[in-house]
Amino acid sequence: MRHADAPAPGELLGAHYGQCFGCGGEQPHGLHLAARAGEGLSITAEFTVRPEHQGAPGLAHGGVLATALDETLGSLNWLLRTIAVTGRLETDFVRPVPVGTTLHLAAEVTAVAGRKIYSTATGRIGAPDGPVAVRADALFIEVKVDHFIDHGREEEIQAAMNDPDQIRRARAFEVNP
Ligand SMILES: CCCCCCCCCC(=O)SCCNC(=O)CCNC(=O)[C@H](O)C(C)(C)COP(=O)(O)OP(=O)(O)OC[C@H]1O[C@@H](n2cnc3c(N)ncnc32)[C@H](O)[C@@H]1OP(=O)(O)O
Repeated sequence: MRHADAPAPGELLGAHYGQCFGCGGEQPHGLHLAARAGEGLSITAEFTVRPEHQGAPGLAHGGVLATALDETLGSLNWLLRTIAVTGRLETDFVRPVPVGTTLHLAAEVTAVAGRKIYSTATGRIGAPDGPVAVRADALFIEVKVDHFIDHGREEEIQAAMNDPDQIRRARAFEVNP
């Protein structure tokens, strides 16, 4: 079920953590992916492939495209208000994606069973109804916030906890992979 406190349909979610490679504004080489809440348990997102995202000359690296899918699928956590991490991410690369392309992503939750959240996503070239370039099916596993405290590096955890911006500090730990 969509959580009662989930962001409204159409609302931009913003970065959950400034240093996130997927969405963080403070990561110069990151994807700067922008996700927006959709209806029900769905999310849309966009990211533009830049030269620093290349694998082959002029083409996006497959791992970068998988990151875009992972980030979009992870953003579904905001709608469930559940802390969850990627356990499994199965990706189909259907078309090459040239540098300069804006990838339009759409993701939705397909099932929830206990701690397991199943979801699916597509990435389309140039427009929300453009040709499909990538697809993914994912399994996210719900975890406690302790997951990040126990496994994260002290330096970054302390920096996030000491962030003078109260909203950023809360977002980094509220619903965060
Ligand atoms: C909202 C903010 C926006 C967020 C966007 C960011 C998106 C980016 C998200 C990420 O990339 S997160 C980073 C990448 N992922 C990780 O680092 C996770 C590393 N893995 C782990 O920490 C643990 O393996 C994990 C917490 C996922 C599971 O360990 P647990 O010991 O808590 O669970 P357990 O092994 O007991 O498994 C729980 C259930 O999940 C199932 N499961 C776990 N991993 C699985 C797997 N890989 N494949 C299939 N099933 C899996 C497992 O079989 C079991 O099913 P049952 O309940 O039916 O028995």
